[in-house]
Amino acid sequence: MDEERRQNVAYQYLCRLEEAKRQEEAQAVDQELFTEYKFSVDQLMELAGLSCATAIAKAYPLDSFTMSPPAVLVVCGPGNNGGDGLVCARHLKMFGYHPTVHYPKHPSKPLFGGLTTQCQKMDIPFLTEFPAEAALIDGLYGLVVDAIFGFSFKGAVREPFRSILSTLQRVTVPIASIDIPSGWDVEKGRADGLKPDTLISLTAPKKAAVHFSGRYHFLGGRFVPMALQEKYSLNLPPYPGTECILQLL
Ligand SMILES: NC(=O)C1=CN([C@@H]2O[C@H](COP(=O)(O)OP(=O)(O)OC[C@H]3O[C@@H](n4cnc5c(N)ncnc54)[C@H](OP(=O)(O)O)[C@@H]3O)[C@@H](O)[C@H]2O)[C@H](O)CC1
Ligand SMILES: [K+]
Repeated sequence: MDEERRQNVAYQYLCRLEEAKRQEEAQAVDQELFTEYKFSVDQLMELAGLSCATAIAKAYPLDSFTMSPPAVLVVCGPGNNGGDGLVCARHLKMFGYHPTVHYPKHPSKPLFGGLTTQCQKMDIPFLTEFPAEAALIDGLYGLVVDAIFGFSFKGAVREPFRSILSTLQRVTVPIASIDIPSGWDVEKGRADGLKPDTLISLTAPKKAAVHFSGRYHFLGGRFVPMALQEKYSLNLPPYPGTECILQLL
């Protein structure tokens, strides 16, 4: 398929975002990948995190950073969205960026311990305190990756993430959100919440994606077998060639 036609298909898909997945459907696809298709979480997380780093490198190439080195703050939450963030940080480092991670709530599972060690051994610094002032973040980093909450987020945001999100709402550097802008209702969005510049939807956009008003929207997580895509009527647009991301916007 030629580039123009492919772009057109992606655009048409975006216009039909009412097909986007509801929270329970997204969780059901996820569960079926693990239980029926026997994927392991770390396999899919690696592909998800690699998609995110690839999308970031496309939207914010190294030479677009006005600061040297090209510093990126990756904020990770307590679930698998946070795990995607740790994988993304590792690949960003491989791509030549200088990521710093803030990971305030470490789950005790070996998966997250392993991902943390991998980052530490690659000299990725971990911030113990989150900068209280948005201006500090603006001065030190050229981009923030939001890997705080994904499709299992529910209810009012609890600490420490409430304060973190309130600071992130005031930063002026671009924010790239993994799967869902953190703090948004997975289906209804949140008008007064984060306003990311980039959204990287994993597997399929969730309903809240219709409220995304940033510049770039990517689809990543190219790992859903066709039978599962059909079962859940994902109707995903075709990814170009061998690429792990598709730019929707
Ligand atoms: N198939 C795929 O597309 C894959 C997606 N992946 C990524 O995984 C996330 C979903 O991961 P999950 O672990 O299910 O959930 P979250 O990361 O969204 O977050 C769960 C944790 O968040 C805490 N939480 C929930 N609500 C709140 C709140 N209001 N305030 C504070 N904390 C909250 C929750 O804490 P509890 O104490 O309630 O348990 C959880 O700890 C998906 O979006 C993708 O990014 C995978 O990488 C695999 C493939
Ligand atoms: K997120």
